[in-house]
Amino acid sequence: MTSDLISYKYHPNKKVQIISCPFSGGQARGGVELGPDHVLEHGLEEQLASLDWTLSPPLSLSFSEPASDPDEGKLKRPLYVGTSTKKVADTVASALSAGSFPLTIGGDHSLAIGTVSGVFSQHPDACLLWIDAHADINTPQSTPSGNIHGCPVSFLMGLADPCPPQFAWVKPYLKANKLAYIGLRDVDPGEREILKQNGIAAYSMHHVDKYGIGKVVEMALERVNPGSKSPIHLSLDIDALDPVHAPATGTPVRGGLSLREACYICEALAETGNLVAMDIMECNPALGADELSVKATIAAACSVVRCAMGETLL
Ligand SMILES: NC(=[NH2+])NCCC[C@H](N)C(=O)O
Ligand SMILES: [Mn+2]
Ligand SMILES: [Mn+2]
Repeated sequence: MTSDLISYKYHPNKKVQIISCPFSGGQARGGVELGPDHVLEHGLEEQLASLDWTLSPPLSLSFSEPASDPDEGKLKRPLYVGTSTKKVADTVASALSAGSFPLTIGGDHSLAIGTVSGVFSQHPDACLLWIDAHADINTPQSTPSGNIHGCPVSFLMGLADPCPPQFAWVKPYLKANKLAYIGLRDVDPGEREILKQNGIAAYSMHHVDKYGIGKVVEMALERVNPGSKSPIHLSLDIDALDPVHAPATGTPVRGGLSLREACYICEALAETGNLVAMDIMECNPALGADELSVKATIAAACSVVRCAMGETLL
């Protein structure tokens, strides 16, 4: 492992704050709250240290489910998700203001309501790369499932109208021209409409096949970060990877990114020098068919994180 070639413009001292978020309230499947411990047990801290990052002890947030949390329209567990993601937002913001790179380990992807809010509160000019099989941009009206992990992007953009009261604290920092997706292959009808109407840069697996991953990352960055001026927040849902590489996740979708394509995305973003924060979400160790599939998923998660944090092949 080397890290000589990559420098981090916003984190020249290479301090990283791992933020463990054992949270599963944004969806129905138990086990995703075990993700952070599995990732840490796989040796992620040592791996980052060997890439010359200085680590503070990981912060492990605790989340407690309220006794009463009635649905808000179709949305399930709105209060639990709203208060938990607020806590994440505050933690990510203070890590950044203390000069550390926030690396948030989920937990389900509703947590990104917190991570993105925290990052944009410190870097309002940031752009967001969302690597996922899903667009996670359903509104409270369009959600087919009521699971808030399918909605975070709409809250971050202020598309939820009216905004559910549990998310009144979320500022609509995220503008359509600062968001790009890579890896999409399971987008709900309402989400397609939203992507189209807002002119959001969305690269599906079709585009990855057509242009190759190198060109896709280049096009995505050109759309959201022309001139390479903005800090970049990378939010990576492990289900972006093909289930062959990451089977232990709640909503797997066939036909995904190869491990190398996912690693390439992270390497290319690292190479820009503009990364300010990363999320790695949706590893669910309770869902692998066997221990090997869980191991493969966790190993894949650690691999993509290392690539974003400066690991290079040569
Ligand atoms: N973060 C995720 N894995 N999201 C899956 C979302 C699935 C579906 N689009 C929904 O809104 O329910
Ligand atoms: Mn997903
Ligand atoms: Mn997701």
